[in-house]
Amino acid sequence: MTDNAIEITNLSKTYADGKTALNSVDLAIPAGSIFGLLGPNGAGKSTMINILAGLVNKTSGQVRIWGFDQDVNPRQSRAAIGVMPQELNIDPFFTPRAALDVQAGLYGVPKSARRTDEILELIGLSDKAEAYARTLSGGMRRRLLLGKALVHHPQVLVLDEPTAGVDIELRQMLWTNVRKLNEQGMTIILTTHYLEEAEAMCDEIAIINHGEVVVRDRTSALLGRLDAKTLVLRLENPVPALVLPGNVTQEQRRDGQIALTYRRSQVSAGQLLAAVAQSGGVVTDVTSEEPDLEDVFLSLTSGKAA
Ligand SMILES: Nc1ncnc2c1ncn2[C@@H]1O[C@H](COP(=O)(O)OP(=O)(O)OP(=O)(O)O)[C@@H](O)[C@H]1O
Repeated sequence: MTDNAIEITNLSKTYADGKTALNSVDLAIPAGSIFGLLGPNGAGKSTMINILAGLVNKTSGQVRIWGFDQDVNPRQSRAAIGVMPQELNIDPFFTPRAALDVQAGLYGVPKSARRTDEILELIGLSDKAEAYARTLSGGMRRRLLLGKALVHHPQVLVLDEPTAGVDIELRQMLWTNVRKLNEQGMTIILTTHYLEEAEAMCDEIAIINHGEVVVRDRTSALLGRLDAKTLVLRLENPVPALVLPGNVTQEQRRDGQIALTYRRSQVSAGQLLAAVAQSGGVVTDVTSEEPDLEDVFLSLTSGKAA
C-alpha cells in the first residue's frame, strides 16, 4: 500500500507541432480516493490520462503509479492502472466474454486468475456474455469498456468522461459500480464535464487550465472557498425599500421571494435578517443557497471573480 496512488512531478508535454499541453504539473492523488480531474476543453486532461495509461510519451517529468516509476518499472506501473476510454473502441466480432479474455491475455493474466464471470456480473452483461459485440447497445458497449479496464485487477481505475451522453439509468449503474469498486479499495480518477457529478462523487478535485493545475483541494474545501452566499426570503408583505448593509445585492424572484446575495466575510446572515426586520419586513420563510462547483470552476478558469 502506498499513500499516493499517483505521483506526478514536474510533468510537461509538448506535442510534435509545438503545442504545449502540460506545463510542469505536480499532482499527487491519494490512494483510496475518488479524484476528479476537471477543466475546460483543451486544458490537458486527456494528455495527462494518456500519459498515465502509457499511450502518450511525456516530454519531461516523473510519473509514479502505485509507487512504480513509469521509466524505471514500466511493466509494474502499467499493471497498476486500468483506463476506461471515451471512445467505444470495441471489436464488433468479439463476444463480451472473448473481449475480456483477450484483454486479460494482453495483460498476461493467467487463466486461473481471470475473473471473467465476476466482471460480467458487475457490468451487468452476464446474459450477453456470448452475444457479438456488434449486437450490443451503446450503453452495453460502454459497460464492456469498464469491464476491459478491470481485467488485470488494477489498483487505480481511470474513467475518461464515462457518462458523456449516456442515459440516466446507465449513469446510475456506472456510479454504483464505481462506488462499489472504491469501497473495495480501488482508487478512482475521473474526468467529467458534469460538475454536479464531480461534486457528488469526488472526495478531491484538481482543476486544470492551459496545461497547469490551477487548484487542487478537497471538494468541500473548494466549495468553502467561495465567499458569496445567498439568502432567499419570503416576506409577509412587500416592503418598498429594504435598507441593507453595503455590498448586498437584492433580486426579486419570480415566485415573489427576495434573494439577498452577500459576502460571508463582510456580513452575517443574522445582521442581514436584522436589517430586513428594521426595514419593516416580516420574514415568513428563509432558505440559503450555497455556491456550487460551477461557480468555483468558472471563477478559476475564466478569471471571473467569485
Ligand atoms: N496529438 C496531438 N497533437 C498536437 N496537439 C495536441 C494533440 N493532442 C492534444 N493536443 C493539444 O493539446 C492541448 C490539450 O489537449 P487535451 O486533449 O489533453 O485536452 P482535454 O483537457 O482533454 O480537452 P477535452 O476536454 O476537450 O478532451 C489542446 O490544445 C490540444 O489541441
